[in-house]
Amino acid sequence: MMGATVEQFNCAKSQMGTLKKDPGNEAKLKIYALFKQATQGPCNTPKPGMLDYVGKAKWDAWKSLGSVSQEDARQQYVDLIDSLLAAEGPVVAAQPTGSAATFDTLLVSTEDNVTTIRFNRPQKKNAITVEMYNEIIKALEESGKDDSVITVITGSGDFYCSGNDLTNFTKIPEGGMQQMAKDAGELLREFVKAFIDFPKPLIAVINGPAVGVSVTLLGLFEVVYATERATFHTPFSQLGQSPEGCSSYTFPKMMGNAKASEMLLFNKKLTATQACAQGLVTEVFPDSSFQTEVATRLKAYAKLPRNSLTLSKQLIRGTEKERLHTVNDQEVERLVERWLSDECMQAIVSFFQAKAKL
Ligand SMILES: CCCCCCC/C=C/C(=O)SCCNC(=O)CCNC(=O)[C@H](O)C(C)(C)COP(=O)(O)OP(=O)(O)OC[C@H]1O[C@@H](n2cnc3c(N)ncnc32)[C@H](O)[C@@H]1OP(=O)(O)O
Repeated sequence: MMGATVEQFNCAKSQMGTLKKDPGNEAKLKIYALFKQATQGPCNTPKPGMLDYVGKAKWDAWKSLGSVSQEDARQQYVDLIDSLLAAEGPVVAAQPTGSAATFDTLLVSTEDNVTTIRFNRPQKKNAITVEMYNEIIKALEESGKDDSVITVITGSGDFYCSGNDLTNFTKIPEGGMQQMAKDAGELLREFVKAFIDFPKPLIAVINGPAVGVSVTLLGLFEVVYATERATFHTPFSQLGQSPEGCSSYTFPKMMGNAKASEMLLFNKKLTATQACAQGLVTEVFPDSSFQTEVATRLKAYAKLPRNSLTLSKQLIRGTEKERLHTVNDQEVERLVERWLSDECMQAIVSFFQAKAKL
C-alpha cells in the first residue's frame, strides 16, 4: 500500500471537524490510534492503570496497530475519514424514505434504510447502454451519500442483466472508431471506479441470468444472493474482448486460476449452484421463495449500525483498493485495444447478423 502524504493527512485531519454526526466510540478510537501511529509511530508509552478506562481503551487501540508504518497509518487515517464523510453526506433531497428518484433506465428507491437500484430495460434483458452506465454511476454516488444502511442492485423482468448493450459499439462518433474506443474506455473506468469506491455494503440480488460486465463486477460486492434460475456467463473471448470489472484479479483470488480461466478465457457458463461453490455467489435460493427470503435478510441487515458496517467494509476492502484501481486501469487499457481489433468487430457484426436472420 502506498502511504498518504503529510498534506493529505493534514487535509483529512481538518475535514474530520466537518463530520456532522458522532461516528461512535469504535470509530473514534480507531481515528485516535491511527493519528498517534501516524504522528508518533508505534505505541511507546506505559499502559494506563486499570481504573483509567478511557486512557486504557485509547492505549489498547494504539498498541493494536503494532508496527504499522507512519506512512501506512496516514493512508488508513485518510481512508477512514473519507469513508465516514462519504457515508454521512447530505441526505439527498430527492430521496426521502420510500421515494423513487427519476432515472430513464433504472428504478431507484429508498425504503427502510435499503436503497435499491433496479436495472429497468427488461425488454432488452437489462443490457447496459451508455445512458445506463452513466445513470448507475449517478445512482451509486447518491446512494453512497444518502441515509440508507445498505445498497442493493437487482434487475427487472426475467434477467438480472445481459451485460454491455452491444449497440453501444454501433454508434460511431465523429472521431471514428478510435474515438469510440477511447470514450468507451473512459466510461468503463469511471463505472468500475464507482463500485470500487462505494462506501457502504453493496448487495447483489441476482434475479435471473447474468452476462458479461454484470458478472465480472460481482467480486466488488459484499454479498451476492441468487435465485437457482440464475446463470453466470462472461463470453469475452467469444466476443474478441477481455475481462473487466477487476475480474482478472477478483476471480482468480476467489476461485483459483483454473476455475477463473474456465470462465474468463473459455466462456464457461456457471449455474447458480456452481457459482456458489466457486465463491462468486454467497447463497442460492429456490426461485419460488427467492424474493421473500432475500427481503427478510435485507431487512435485518438494514437495522445494523450504519457506521459500524461502513468501517468494517473499509477494513476488509481498504488494503486492496489501490490494487483494484490499478487492475481497473490495466483492464480498460487492454479493452480499448481489443475493441479496435478485427476479432471484436467481427463478433459484434455476427451478433447483429444472427439477430437479423431470426
Ligand atoms: C460504452 C461502454 C462499454 C463498456 C463495455 C464493457 C465491457 C463489457 C462486456 C460485456 O458485457 S460482454 C457481454 C455482452 N453481452 C452479450 O454478449 C449478450 C448478448 N445477448 C445474448 O446473448 C442474448 O440476447 C441473451 C442475453 C442470452 C438473451 O437471449 P434470449 O433468447 O433470452 O433473448 P433475446 O431475444 O436474445 O433478447 C431480447 C432482446 O434483448 C436484446 N439484447 C439482449 N442482450 C443484449 C445485449 N447485450 N446488447 C444488445 N441487445 C441485447 C436482444 O437483441 C433482443 O432484442 P430484440 O430482438 O427484441 O430487439
